[in-house]
Amino acid sequence: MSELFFQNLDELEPLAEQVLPKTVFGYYASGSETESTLRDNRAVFSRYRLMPRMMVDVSNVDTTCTLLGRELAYPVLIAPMAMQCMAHPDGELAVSRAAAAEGIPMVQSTMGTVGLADVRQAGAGGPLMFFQLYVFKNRAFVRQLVQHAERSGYNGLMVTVDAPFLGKREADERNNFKLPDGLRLANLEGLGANLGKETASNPSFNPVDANSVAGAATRDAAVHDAGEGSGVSKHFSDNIDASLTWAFVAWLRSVTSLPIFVKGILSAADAERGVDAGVDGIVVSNHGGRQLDTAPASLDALPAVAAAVGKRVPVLMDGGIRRGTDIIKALALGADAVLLGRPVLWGLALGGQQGVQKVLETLRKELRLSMALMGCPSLAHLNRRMVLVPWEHPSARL
Ligand SMILES: Cc1cc2nc3c(=O)[nH]c(=O)nc-3n(C[C@H](O)[C@H](O)[C@H](O)COP(=O)(O)O)c2cc1C
Ligand SMILES: CCCCCCC(=O)C(=O)O
Repeated sequence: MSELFFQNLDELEPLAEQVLPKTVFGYYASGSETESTLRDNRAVFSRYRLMPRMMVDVSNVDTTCTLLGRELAYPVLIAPMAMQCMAHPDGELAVSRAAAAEGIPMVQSTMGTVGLADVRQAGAGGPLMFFQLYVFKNRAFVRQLVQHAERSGYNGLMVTVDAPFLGKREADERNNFKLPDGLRLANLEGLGANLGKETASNPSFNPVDANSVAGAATRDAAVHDAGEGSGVSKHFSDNIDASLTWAFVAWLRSVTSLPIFVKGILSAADAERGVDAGVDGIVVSNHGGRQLDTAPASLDALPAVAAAVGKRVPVLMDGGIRRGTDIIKALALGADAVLLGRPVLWGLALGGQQGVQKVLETLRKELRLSMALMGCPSLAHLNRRMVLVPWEHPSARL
């Protein structure tokens, strides 16, 4: 790779647009409907101001934190993102290796274009890895997938709860987006298989649903051959269980011993429900502005969720993280760590594993410098008083 030059993560999107096919760039970059939540995820960070402390010894700055008992080099995880081989032939393998090299976790999407075991193996040197779970109507398949992830060495599950259907992504509709020929949703290959034998031992398993997804060939064709609108959207609604409720957590607990995080929480009420249902972690997220348009920016939703959780379980957050100061604001407002989405895909498209590493390194260096300028030699020094919220800050009234 020739040296990939950029100064900050905001510069990456236009660079990636030059190298990616229009359909792929549109799928990666876009949000739903008016994209107002997508924009607000980013804009919100300039509404919050940082208040530094002076005369603190910051000659050494420690960016480490712990999650699930493991040390992370800095409080960032790579967000689950589908279909990474569209960005680069090494896809999820390159991202997994980059995360491990940087000492941070990757969250592997159910909708990966490389099988989950290979992705776990590629990241073997890293601190830990999550498997992001989409819950299919076919519960026997879900059970098999989860147990495959557990056996493959994943350390936790992240169940996405904000996508009973995919949001209305108009770029994908315009571009007739579909999975390019030659790529596959590698984890879904048994989805159409007859796994219905589990019906008797699993009261929540619905054999009607299982039958409705029989015929993997038909379903895979749906991902590749978009008719009207987006093929992935149709594939998703054919297979994902839109009837999911909090009762699912108990069912999942019965089939795995992995910690269970839920991703896509925006309200204090849902955070309470999640903790009551026994989850091991909450991810404040609006799915990068790709699901419900006009949902609140993740950073705006974070303080109330963190207050409701009250440190009973870790709170993670994603949406619009692009700068070291963004991480500081999220942590000061109650997050234990953040997830980074699209810039990872841009780094991947521009330079494979090295490109992703450069993205992560840029963010890590910004975080370290900003911690020093904040008077915070460690993340434990960050606190709520270091962030001026909009209603305390005069410019918010402009
Ligand atoms: C191209 C793309 C694919 C995504 N795929 C998934 C997915 O498979 N599962 C999931 O839970 N979230 C998915 N997300 C949402 C991300 O995990 C994350 O919430 C979001 O991208 C964070 O916002 P950011 O991109 O502004 O950092 C996806 C996001 C993008 C951009
Ligand atoms: C049939 C593949 C659908 C992938 C959806 C992944 C996702 O969550 C996204 O936001 O896009």
